[in-house]
Amino acid sequence: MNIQINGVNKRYGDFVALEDINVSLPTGQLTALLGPSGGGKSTLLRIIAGLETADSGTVEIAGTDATRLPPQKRNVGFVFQHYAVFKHLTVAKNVAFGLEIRKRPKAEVKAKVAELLDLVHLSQFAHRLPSQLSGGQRQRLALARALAVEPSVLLLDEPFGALDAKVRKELRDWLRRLHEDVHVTTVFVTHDQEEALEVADEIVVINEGRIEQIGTPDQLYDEPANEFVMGFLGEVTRLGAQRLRPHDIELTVTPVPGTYAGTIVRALRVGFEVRITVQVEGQDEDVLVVLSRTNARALALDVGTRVWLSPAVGATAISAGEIVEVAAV
Ligand SMILES: Nc1ncnc2c1ncn2[C@@H]1O[C@H](COP(=O)(O)OP(=O)(O)OP(=O)(O)O)[C@@H](O)[C@H]1O
Repeated sequence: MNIQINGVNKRYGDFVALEDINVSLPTGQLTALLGPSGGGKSTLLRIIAGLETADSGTVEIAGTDATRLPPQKRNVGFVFQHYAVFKHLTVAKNVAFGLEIRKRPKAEVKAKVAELLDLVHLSQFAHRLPSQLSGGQRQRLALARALAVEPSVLLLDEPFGALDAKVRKELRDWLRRLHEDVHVTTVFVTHDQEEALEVADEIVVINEGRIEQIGTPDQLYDEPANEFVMGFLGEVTRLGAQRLRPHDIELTVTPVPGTYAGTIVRALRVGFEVRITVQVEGQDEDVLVVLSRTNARALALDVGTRVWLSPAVGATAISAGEIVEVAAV
């Protein structure tokens, strides 16, 4: 079911939480609302859910004006960070709950619960209590519960927020695969750019109550609309008058005319990449260059090595406050 948000504004007293928000989310799409804390992501999600009302503007779900509909009439399922599962009910009973209050036939409930537990890989824990599950398993339970009533829209507010990095990564992959299987229109809130880039079909970048950019992960990364989006979606370092991504800097160990000469002051290996800090002559701020390990090893880079830096041709850069593409000289 598609979601259409038109001209939504929301204030809390004098504070503008959302200003003129217009977004169109096609059926079956997995969308991330991404932005810094306090930017208005959760407020927008709550307005879509019907848990909050906009001061002006409209929300359409599946072509119907839902602006004044209560949450239970919107056919949306939601999962919030501090998920509420019933502590005294088993995993299976938690998933069955929404179906039982809708008075679905017993056999249907049983089949549906089995199918959902299989989907979220919790079948072997059906008879456990939520307190006997790990944090990641509880999140998957919360998702199974939300999916049980077959919502046309699934809304997730920082669904993996409270979990450690490894579990978050597993759940991300799992959410992506689940979405490929079930294809329910999904909107999730995150302040983690990596999570958004990895999972979403489309990202809506929200900052200070306004939309900065809407696009696919590639579009936002390769063609950021402005300095804010570029900085928020990845690291940015300064080389001369340009600011660009650390992996978009070419590094040589032999002098090249017209490039920036400097000395390596730090080299840090992080997984498959090497993060190199270079003190460039005539520039106060150090430059960060990211290379693959193979590359760094081939160049025999170490602290004290003399290097020459230049922006890679075709790289996205910020020059005099404008987003530009680095041209060949
Ligand atoms: N009920 C409320 N009353 C007053 N101010 C509110 C209320 N709810 C939210 N706000 C304010 O509106 C702004 C946007 O909040 P919101 O929760 O939408 O941000 P967010 O982008 O989701 O941030 P976070 O990632 O920290 O959850 C914040 O500055 C917040 O303090």
